[in-house]
Amino acid sequence: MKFTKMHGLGNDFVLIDCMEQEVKNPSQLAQEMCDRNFGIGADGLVLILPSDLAEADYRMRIFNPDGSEPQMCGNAIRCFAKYLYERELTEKTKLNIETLAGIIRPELILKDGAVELVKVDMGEPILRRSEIPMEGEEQEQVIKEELAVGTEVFEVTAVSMGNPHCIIFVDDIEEIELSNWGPQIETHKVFPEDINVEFIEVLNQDEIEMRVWERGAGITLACGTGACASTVAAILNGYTNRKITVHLAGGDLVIEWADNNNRVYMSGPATEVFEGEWKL
Ligand SMILES: N[C@H](CCC[C@H](N)C(=O)O)C(=O)O
Repeated sequence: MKFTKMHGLGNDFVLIDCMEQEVKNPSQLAQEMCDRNFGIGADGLVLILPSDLAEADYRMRIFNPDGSEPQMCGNAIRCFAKYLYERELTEKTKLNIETLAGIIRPELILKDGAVELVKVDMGEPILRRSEIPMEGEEQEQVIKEELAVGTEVFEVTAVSMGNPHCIIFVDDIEEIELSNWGPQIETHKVFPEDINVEFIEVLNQDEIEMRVWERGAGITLACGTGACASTVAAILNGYTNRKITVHLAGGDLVIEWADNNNRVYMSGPATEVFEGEWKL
C-alpha cells in the first residue's frame, strides 16, 4: 500500500490516497503505521477520500496513534490540501474539505507556482460547556474554572474546534511536567470524550508560547486545532489581541479569531518528506 509522509511543524502524518486503494480497518492500521519502532512513525494516519457532499471537494479522516478517530486535525488538513494540489487531484487553491468537524476550508498560498503556506478557515469555536464536552452544571463558557487533578488545582479554559481542548495559562512553560499532567488531564472524568491539553505562556499581546499533550497521541511538536483553541482562550481571558503568533516546539502558526464573522483562521506550512510502500 502506497503512502506519503508529511508534517505540519513536526506534527507528522502518514497520508493514504484512498481514491485508488481501500483501507479496511483504519483504526488498526493507524496503530501499526504510527508506531515509531515497528511502523513508519507518525502522530496520525490521514485518509484521502471522496466526499458525498455536493459542497465538498474531498473528505478527510484522521486517526490518532491509539486508533481513535478525532473530529479534526489542523496540521493534517494543511498537508492534505497541499497533497491534493501537488498531485493534481485538484486545480483549486480554495478547497472545501468534509471532516467530522464539518466543512473546513484550506486556501493554498502560492509563490512562483509552489505552495508556500496554507491558510485554513477553521470555522467558529465551540464554547458551550455541554458541547466541549465537559461535565458539570450547564453554563455558556468554561473560563478559568478550577479543576482538581490529583493534589494539584489548575485553572482551565475549555474550547472546542470540533475536537476538545483544555487550555491552562502558566507563568513559565518550561517548568510544566507535561508527561505527568498531560495524561491525567486528558483522561479526567470531567471530560467524557477525553481532551487535548495545552499549556500556554503569554509572552505579550501578540505572542504566546504553547506546549501540548494531545488526546490519543501524547506530546507532539505542534497542534493546529490546539493553537486555534488556545488563541480563542487567550482572547476570552483578555490576554492578547485577536491575531497572534503561536510559538510551538516545531515552529510558528499565525492564528486570527476574526471579530467580524467569529471564524478562526490558521496560517502555516505543510511539508512532504517521503513516499513509501507499506508491506501488508
Ligand atoms: N489528537 C487530536 C487530533 C489531532 C489534532 C492536532 N494534531 C492538530 O494539528 O490539530 C484529538 O484527538 O483531538
